[in-house]
Amino acid sequence: MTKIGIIGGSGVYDIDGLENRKWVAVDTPWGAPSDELLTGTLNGVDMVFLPRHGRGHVQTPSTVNYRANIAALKILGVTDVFSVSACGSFRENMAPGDFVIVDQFIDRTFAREKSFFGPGLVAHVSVAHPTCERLMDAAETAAKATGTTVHRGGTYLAMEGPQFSSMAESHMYRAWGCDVIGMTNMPEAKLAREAELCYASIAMITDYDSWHPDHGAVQITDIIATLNGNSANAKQTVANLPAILGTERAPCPCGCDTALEYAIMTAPDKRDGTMVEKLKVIAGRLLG
Ligand SMILES: CSC[C@H]1O[C@H](OP(=O)(O)O)[C@H](O)[C@@H]1O
Ligand SMILES: Nc1ncnc2[nH]cnc12
Repeated sequence: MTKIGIIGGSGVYDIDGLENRKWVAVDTPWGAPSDELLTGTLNGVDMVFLPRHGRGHVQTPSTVNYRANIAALKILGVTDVFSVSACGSFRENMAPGDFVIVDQFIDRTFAREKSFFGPGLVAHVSVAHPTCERLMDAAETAAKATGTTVHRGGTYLAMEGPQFSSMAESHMYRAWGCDVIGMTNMPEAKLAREAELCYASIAMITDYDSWHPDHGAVQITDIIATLNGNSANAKQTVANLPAILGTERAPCPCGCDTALEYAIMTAPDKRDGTMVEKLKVIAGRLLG
């Protein structure tokens, strides 16, 4: 059965239309997630919403407990995760107000825990294709139905922040072929893959970062103004997802939900018992 998880980014701290709404606290072996999680149903499909920065925007991009957030979604039985994020644009034709269905990432973050695995239980999953085609299809359809301009595919540069890029960095990321920039989708997407959760990212463009000769350097006031103007489209996009995905769920065609099948390297007799117990939360399918 489908259970949709929504990770709401800057400006998205709640979702509309849920029936049987209930905020629930979830503890994980990696600590507390950013906030309680909002559970309910929409169009008969179970949904779970988590505000990435917490209600009231308390967590910075570096202090978000990404492992706890993904583990909490897994614990609640989520199958498919959509991130909704604010981002800057490196492309003239990707304008503020547009949505980008991200399909690739360059991870320049450096102060975050990036894996559930570690000494005593080592695993290597592929993130060559870090986002799920089925969820990208759904996100594209859901976003287009709001009338927003939607770009299918784009490379997201994940920076550490919290400061925005210098102009030199902005030009460098453009030269690297990046399309958008944000501070949060990594390691979130990597961890979703380790947890065998399908993941897609709906990036709402709020600014041209700091490269554009006709636009001043990105300012938080401009971002907030654009976010406020687009939060209705973001919420409507989310509300469109359940009807598109439906309640019945076939195995992921691209294999996100079997990502760990051959990924665990540590020999069974060399595994650390404490690690194995912790990892059962996300890899119980393989660890028993
Ligand atoms: C509010 S501007 C910078 C902030 O917004 C984005 O957050 P999120 O991805 O959670 O929407 C960006 O990554 C920064 O964290
Ligand atoms: N220009 C930008 N850089 C990093 N994160 C952002 N979030 C929104 N706009 C951004």
